[in-house]
Amino acid sequence: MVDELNGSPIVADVLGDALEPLTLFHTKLENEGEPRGLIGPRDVSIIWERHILNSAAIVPFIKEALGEDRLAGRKKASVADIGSGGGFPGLIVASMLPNIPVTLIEPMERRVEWLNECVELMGLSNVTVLRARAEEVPIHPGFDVVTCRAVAPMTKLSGWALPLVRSHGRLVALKGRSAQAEIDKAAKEIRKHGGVNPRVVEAPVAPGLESTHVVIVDKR
Ligand SMILES: C[S@@+](CC[C@H](N)C(=O)[O-])C[C@H]1O[C@@H](n2cnc3c(N)ncnc32)[C@H](O)[C@@H]1O
Repeated sequence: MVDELNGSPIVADVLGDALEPLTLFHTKLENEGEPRGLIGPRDVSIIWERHILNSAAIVPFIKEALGEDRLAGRKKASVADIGSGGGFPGLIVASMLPNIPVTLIEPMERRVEWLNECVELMGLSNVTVLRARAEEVPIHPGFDVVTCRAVAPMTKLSGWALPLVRSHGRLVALKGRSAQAEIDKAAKEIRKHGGVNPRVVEAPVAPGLESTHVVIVDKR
């Protein structure tokens, strides 16, 4: 099956300079993703939209959270992606922000192997792959931004992700339609782990494609 967005100018527009490494990633995912249990059989023809562009929608929110000085390298910056799995959104974030160190936190050995293969293939020099559960990762000094997609509901995620965010940093999570209900349900856990002002923001994916939702939580 061929991806309907192969060669599309929409993809090139959204990804900019990251198109080249992400095309290598796309091809690897197309060939190996299903047999290696990283994507479902019906996903093979929608890898660009469902996985890569969907992940890219989180990048403007990461940039906003990092701010000018960190993006320009005048201040040290760090991003972590929890439960990266096949590389979403972590590998897309790392490709689109090549000057920002990105740590991918993933406990499953098979997926860690996959992530390391992808990092090498894509020539990314800003990525560290850490085989660990998020709740086992040493907390200090904390990351400026922690991202995740499809890892756990906010009630659980708050306790895994917020401790890893430095004071005044931000959790940015790609979520489905249930985003508002999830943060309402997790109000107590979010507060307990130092989260403030949880909110849902609509995140455009690309012109003509359905937008997605991002949950943002600031750290006290
Ligand atoms: C449904 S997959 C999602 C993968 C990827 N984020 C995506 O959106 O395609 C959930 C991932 O979270 C990982 N995971 C589960 N528990 C975790 C934990 N406590 N800390 C970090 N990752 C975890 C799993 O191994 C798996 O790779």
